[in-house]
Amino acid sequence: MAAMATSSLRSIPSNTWLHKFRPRTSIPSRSFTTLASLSPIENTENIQLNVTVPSTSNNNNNDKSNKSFFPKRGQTLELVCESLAFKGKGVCKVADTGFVLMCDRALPGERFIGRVTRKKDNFAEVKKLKTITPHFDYVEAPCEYASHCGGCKTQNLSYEAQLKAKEQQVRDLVVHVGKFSDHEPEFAGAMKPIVPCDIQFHYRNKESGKFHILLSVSDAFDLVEVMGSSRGNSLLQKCEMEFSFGPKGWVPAEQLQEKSTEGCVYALGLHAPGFFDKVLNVNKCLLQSDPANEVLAIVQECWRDPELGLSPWNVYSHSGFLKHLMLRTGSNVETGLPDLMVNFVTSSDNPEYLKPLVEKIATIPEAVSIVNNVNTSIGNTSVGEKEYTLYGKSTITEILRGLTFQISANSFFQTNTQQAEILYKLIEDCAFLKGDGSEIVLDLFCGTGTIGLTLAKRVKHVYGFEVVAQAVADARQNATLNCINNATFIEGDLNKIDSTFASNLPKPDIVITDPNRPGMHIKLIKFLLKLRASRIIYVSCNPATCARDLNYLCYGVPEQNIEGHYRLISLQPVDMFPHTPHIECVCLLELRYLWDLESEKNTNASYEAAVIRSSWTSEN
Ligand SMILES: C[S@@+](CC[C@H](N)C(=O)[O-])C[C@H]1O[C@@H](n2cnc3c(N)ncnc32)[C@H](O)[C@@H]1O
Repeated sequence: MAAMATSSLRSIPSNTWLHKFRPRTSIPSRSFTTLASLSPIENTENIQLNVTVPSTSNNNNNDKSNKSFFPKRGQTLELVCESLAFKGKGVCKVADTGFVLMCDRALPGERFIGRVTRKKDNFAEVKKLKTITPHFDYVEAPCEYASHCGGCKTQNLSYEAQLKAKEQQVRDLVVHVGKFSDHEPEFAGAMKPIVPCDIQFHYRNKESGKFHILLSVSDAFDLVEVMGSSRGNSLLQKCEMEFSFGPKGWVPAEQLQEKSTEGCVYALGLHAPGFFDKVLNVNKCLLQSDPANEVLAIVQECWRDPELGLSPWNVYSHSGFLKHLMLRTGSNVETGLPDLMVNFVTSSDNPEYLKPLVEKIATIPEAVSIVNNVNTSIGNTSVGEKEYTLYGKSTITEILRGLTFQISANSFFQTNTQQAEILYKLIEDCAFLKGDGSEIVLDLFCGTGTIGLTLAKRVKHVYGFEVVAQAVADARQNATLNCINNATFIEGDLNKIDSTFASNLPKPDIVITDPNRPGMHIKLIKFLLKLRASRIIYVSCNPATCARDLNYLCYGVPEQNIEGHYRLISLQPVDMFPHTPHIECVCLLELRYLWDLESEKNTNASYEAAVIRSSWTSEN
């Protein structure tokens, strides 16, 4: 793949949904009440004495004496959450002005007291201080970290309510970012109900944690999950949580009052959202497999032992040895039982320091691979420049749609294998293969080749593109492992393509594109619009960038005089990650030209057929 000068990826505004709620400053506010002073309150017990109660769409504040209400930074407010926005933040609105307040961990229907932490022109961010009355669909969270860890932000929301919220978020994004009209029957037909996840805990096959130094106790910031993210290297991103590193640990405010944190010097666990240096120590995660939790427990039990001489990475001083612990669960090909890979990411090349930990972990029968990635950079990347196999194999296997896949520590693999079966079935349905072995498939962002290989036996040839060299090597190995010889995997950066990209390949009939969160680079969009493959299947773990790219593919890029050529036939959200804000989508786009021909022949037959074949039914 030829390299071109890179231009940065286009970004979408972080608050694209906001125009729906843009404040109408000219309209005077009907009502709000200032109950007391606006000074920040540190003691949450005294909150009632100091709150402002703006009139929100859901409360009945009938005081008509006040002017338009726009909160100030530091102000303490009583609010009612209306809905969940993308990324899981609760949305509260001031009724008359439409001014939006976003609050992490506020759930629909919840009445709470929050403090304004950030104020922008048309919205403010609020930190929840105290719940007054819980939300409509409250359930007890089974996880002890649920109220602090940012990973499972919605454990307190019933699963049905989580699904409803996610479905609505996708619809809103496709309408507001993608500019599809929800009044058009065509769009209404394309939007599918979300596919639920039958297993709502222990579904993750990969978790990662961080080693952190807990230096001081900070004030109460919500947490974001570091587990599940292999990243640092954004090219590897999938639907895993983003995380950062820091030497500053974090203890929730309530625990600060309850118990002394003395002696809790180091932390291995979860990061505070937006803070790379605050970490919540975690001993168990309900999203990962039992063997993975056993490993976590073993590591937690002994890694602080001074005799081992292990130290956590300090992002400020760039010192310390242990950076990440990554746990990935696959399936044993013979028994189908869990196979576990344990990956220690360290800052220096001293694998012998890990020997005592390795000996203990190796006692767990499922731990079939223990590796050490050495990453000497000062950044947070978990991909090593060097990799050592400390015990067992260097890869684990996973079984997906009847094929066996070999996965190395640094290759992307679907995090929830059970749900990936369903996702891949949907992709296969959208591909609508003729089955005569005549079609060419282009598998962009192919990772270890999984999607392309599951289709390979029914097509003429699969061409996969992927930037991570190890993933490409795994993809080739996976083709061999499954006796597939009509798949070619090519290493290259799809953000840096030029006009020669893929020019030596036959024209594909079907393009599958499965980018990571930033979506597709404009160069790739332009390539696809020029290529005009009959069908594009867009698999996305970020509905916001997906909506943007769908807009380009369907309506073009007017500012660059580029026409769109596709029609959105179906958009199927899939819940791969219950309790987290993540949403996966499978979108089917058909070349408009083909559509029009079909329409002429048989009015809406093509459309209806496509909609039927791509929609999820329980028989699937
Ligand atoms: C969401 S994963 C999809 C992987 C694969 N399709 C699957 O289902 O297992 C995205 C993949 O894109 C790769 N990737 C990210 N940025 C890339 C780029 N600029 N060029 C090529 N591949 C990239 C990542 O390494 C990762 O394997």
